[in-house]
Amino acid sequence: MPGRDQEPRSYYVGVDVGTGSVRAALVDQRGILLAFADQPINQWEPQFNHHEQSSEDIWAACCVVTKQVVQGIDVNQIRGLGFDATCSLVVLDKQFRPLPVNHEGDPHRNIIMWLDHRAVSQVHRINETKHSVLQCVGGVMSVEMQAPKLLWLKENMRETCWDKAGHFFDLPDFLSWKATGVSARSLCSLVCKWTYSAEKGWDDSFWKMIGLEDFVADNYSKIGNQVLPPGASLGHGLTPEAAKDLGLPAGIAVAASLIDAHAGGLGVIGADVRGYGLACEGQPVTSRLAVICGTSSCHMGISKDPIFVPGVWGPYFSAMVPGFWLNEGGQSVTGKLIDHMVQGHAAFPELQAKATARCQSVYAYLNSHLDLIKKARPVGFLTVDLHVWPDFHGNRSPLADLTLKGMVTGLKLSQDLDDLAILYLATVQAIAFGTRLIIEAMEAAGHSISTLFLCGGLSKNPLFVQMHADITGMPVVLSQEVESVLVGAAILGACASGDFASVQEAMARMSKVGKVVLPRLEDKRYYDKKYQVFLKLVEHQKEYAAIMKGD
Ligand SMILES: Nc1ncnc2c1ncn2[C@@H]1O[C@H](COP(=O)(O)OP(=O)(O)O)[C@@H](O)[C@H]1O
Ligand SMILES: O=C(CO)[C@H](O)[C@H](O)COP(=O)(O)O
Repeated sequence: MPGRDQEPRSYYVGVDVGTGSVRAALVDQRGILLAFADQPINQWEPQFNHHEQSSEDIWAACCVVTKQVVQGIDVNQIRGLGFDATCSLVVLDKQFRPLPVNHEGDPHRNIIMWLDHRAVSQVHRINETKHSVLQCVGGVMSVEMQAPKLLWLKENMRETCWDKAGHFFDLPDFLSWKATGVSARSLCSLVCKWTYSAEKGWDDSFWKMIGLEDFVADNYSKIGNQVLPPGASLGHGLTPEAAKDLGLPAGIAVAASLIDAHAGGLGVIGADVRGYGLACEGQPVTSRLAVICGTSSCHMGISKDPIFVPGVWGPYFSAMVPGFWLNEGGQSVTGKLIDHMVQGHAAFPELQAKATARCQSVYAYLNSHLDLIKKARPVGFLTVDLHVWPDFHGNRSPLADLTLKGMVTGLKLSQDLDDLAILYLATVQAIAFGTRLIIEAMEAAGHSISTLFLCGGLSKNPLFVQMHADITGMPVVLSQEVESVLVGAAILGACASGDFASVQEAMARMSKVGKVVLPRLEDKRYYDKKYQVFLKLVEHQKEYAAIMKGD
């Protein structure tokens, strides 16, 4: 009998649409990534807190990268296709053509991105209703969810957008519709971002109460009245038109999609950890927390029974791993914050020139620069008098306060490369302290987490990974495949093809441990003190706001 390695290869294509780029991978049935391609996508910020994209631009990028990863292989071995994407809102008219979401009327910009904060007044009013659906989003709805954005469109673009709109899609569902012509929505997007309940369906009273009774009247046809579990096979598979666009055979299985963070969760959380000496070995999968770190970071914890964590989204049933409840903590900007701090510093041009001369990324250069200046002490100790509060775009979890701002304390007159490197380090540490705060909130509510599984662009940064281990005191597992979000998307394609009986089976076969990073427990006292300062920062920020509000 041939060994596993001689098994005929089945291939799956995963497509991951992040905030900044679209990525595709060709993955085999063992979860090995055989080809990878990526392509940046356009983003518009026509005014502060308005962030828009184009669904046509994104689909075109999906086609470019997919064609690249299947070049030179026998496409008949491709068994399935899976998409994941950010939870952005796509608006189409009744003929499925893009509709502008801006007053300039630019039809290319038909997506209100997840990080768009235009609907502040709308979300405030939604939260004032105290409707029971809010219990399943941590008690407070985020401005980044779809209901406030829909209400904004109705209140601000009634004639040019709202009245003409025929279809509102979450981006992952738009992609599966483009590929198959099937407009069924994934349970993942509807439950996590649209207040749909896996058990009870839509709640008419919520939509009526917030002024969007229109959806109830037409039986939710514009936002989805056919719902499928992630990984379910859609319609008759890939349409001939989409097959031509993507360079794939018509009719291959296409899966109901996932939001990108959830695909990352599938890509990492089910790995076989035997032999690594981890606390989660032999323990239920609920002791693992997947942290997907890209433009934002998402903290995905699962449980057998629903757990209500104030300020943390969920509990959502079967929205990531079937049969499990999901809680999703998050930080709205992490990769974006690091980029912002580094690129905005006076020494950035010098950094760029030096990194280019060494053929390194600016982050690799900064990490080695920190190693040079740390002398005999651990690198993390360079920030003894520099502290950052990272909520430059509000706090998603666990404070659920979009009015919070970023803070830096300990600035000096110097603006040289040392100064930039230390500010970068303090920012990375602040993000890790934010993760610690989220974990503490989840544990206080009933989760029991022992091990972190990191993926996403920031997991390629060894300093970011080590700081997460040191500051949370937990081991961090990195996957064998760096692009684990794409493994998650391919798992969806594999499930849709019928090659695996369940998502759990596909996860166990296709996600694998690559490396374990242990916390430096000898530095714990230092980080505990910095954490105390971290908590004081937000306390003080609230005090400042109260002083300024007073007479
Ligand atoms: N090789 C790298 N080293 C360090 N940081 C990286 C690297 N690649 C990406 N990043 C960081 O990851 C972030 C983007 O992650 P990514 O997962 O690509 O984002 P998204 O899915 O939101 O498009 C960037 O903001 C950057 O800070
Ligand atoms: O809300 C989210 C997931 O529920 C994500 O933050 C959003 O989808 C953006 O992801 P990324 O930072 O990878 O671009």
